[in-house]
Amino acid sequence: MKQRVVVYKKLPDELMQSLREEFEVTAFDRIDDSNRAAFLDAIKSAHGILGSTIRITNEMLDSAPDLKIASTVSVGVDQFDLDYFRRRGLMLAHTPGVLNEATADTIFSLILASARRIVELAEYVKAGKWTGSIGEAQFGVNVHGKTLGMIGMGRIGSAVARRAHHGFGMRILYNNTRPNPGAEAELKATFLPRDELLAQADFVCLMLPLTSQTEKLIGAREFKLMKRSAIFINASRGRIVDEAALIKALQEGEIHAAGLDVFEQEPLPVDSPLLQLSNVVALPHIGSATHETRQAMAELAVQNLVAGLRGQPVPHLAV
Ligand SMILES: NC(=O)C1=CN([C@@H]2O[C@H](COP(=O)(O)OP(=O)(O)OC[C@H]3O[C@@H](n4cnc5c(N)ncnc54)[C@H](O)[C@@H]3O)[C@@H](O)[C@H]2O)C=CC1
Ligand SMILES: O=C(O)C(=O)CO
Repeated sequence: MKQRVVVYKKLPDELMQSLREEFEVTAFDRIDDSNRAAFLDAIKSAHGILGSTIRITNEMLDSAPDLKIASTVSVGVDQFDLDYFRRRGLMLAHTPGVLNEATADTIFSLILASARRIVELAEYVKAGKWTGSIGEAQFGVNVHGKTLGMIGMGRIGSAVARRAHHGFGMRILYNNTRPNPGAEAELKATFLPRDELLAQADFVCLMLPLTSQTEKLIGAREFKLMKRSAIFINASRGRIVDEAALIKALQEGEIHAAGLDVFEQEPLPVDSPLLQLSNVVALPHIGSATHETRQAMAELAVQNLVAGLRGQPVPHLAV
């Protein structure tokens, strides 16, 4: 009898086809109110599940006695309770590495867009307000030669710092769970305690996972430590930041601007004060969202799932 798989994200046709050849597949392009009950029902008999975005609760997993592996189409695994997986001996696979460069490109777009006010000034042109040569009121600030403070110097943080060092002649400061000798050698990056990094950086950029230790790591106290000219960039997870404190820091001029790809609540509510601030660039969680990278992530997630269900070594296990 074929093992049963539940896919809860739209996958490229050829990957769905290959899964259907080997497994009995129940597929949902996305989960919403119209199909949530059917999804919860399908999970109950699944041996493997594959998807992204939605939170997979322990209650859902409890209902699936045959489950062996969950394969997420993301590098982040904060939508799962990792301790539950360990306790139950379940495998949790993810997609590190293949999205480093696309995500670092997004982060650099946020750095440039925030510093040079790209979104605000593009809207100014479209609104027909460009009626004479621009003046100081529209000037931005330099990126090249400035100091980048990376909090989280792992796979993606290093890819961001490489762009900053080699492409923009930036000085790199970083804080990480442990020193990163590769970044120190290649990028002349300097490890600093978090508070010192916050005080010295022109651009403070978060690139670390959301865990119980990193939730609300950056709040009112940390924004006060930053320079008033600092630009804050977050494309890791919204809940690493106290969003109310970020809004206050921006409104009160404690920091200069922010570039954000992630938010406490996603999609960002339309009445969020962040959307009223001209010094905020807000993106809809597009870090890895290129055709090539999403294809590579989907392929890796399928490889992980198939290996797990065949009893072979899984290329990328988070647990
Ligand atoms: N916006 C988006 O679309 C994307 C967001 N992400 C997010 O980025 C995160 C990082 O991804 P990778 O670079 O692949 O992970 P990684 O594991 O290679 O790097 C994370 C780094 O954060 C450091 N870290 C952990 N806790 C820390 C703390 N309290 N203080 C300082 N450093 C700490 C670790 O030492 C590690 O070097 C993911 O977990 C995910 O949440 C990843 C891809 C795309
Ligand atoms: O991979 C992740 O963790 C994302 O946030 C989206 O690519």
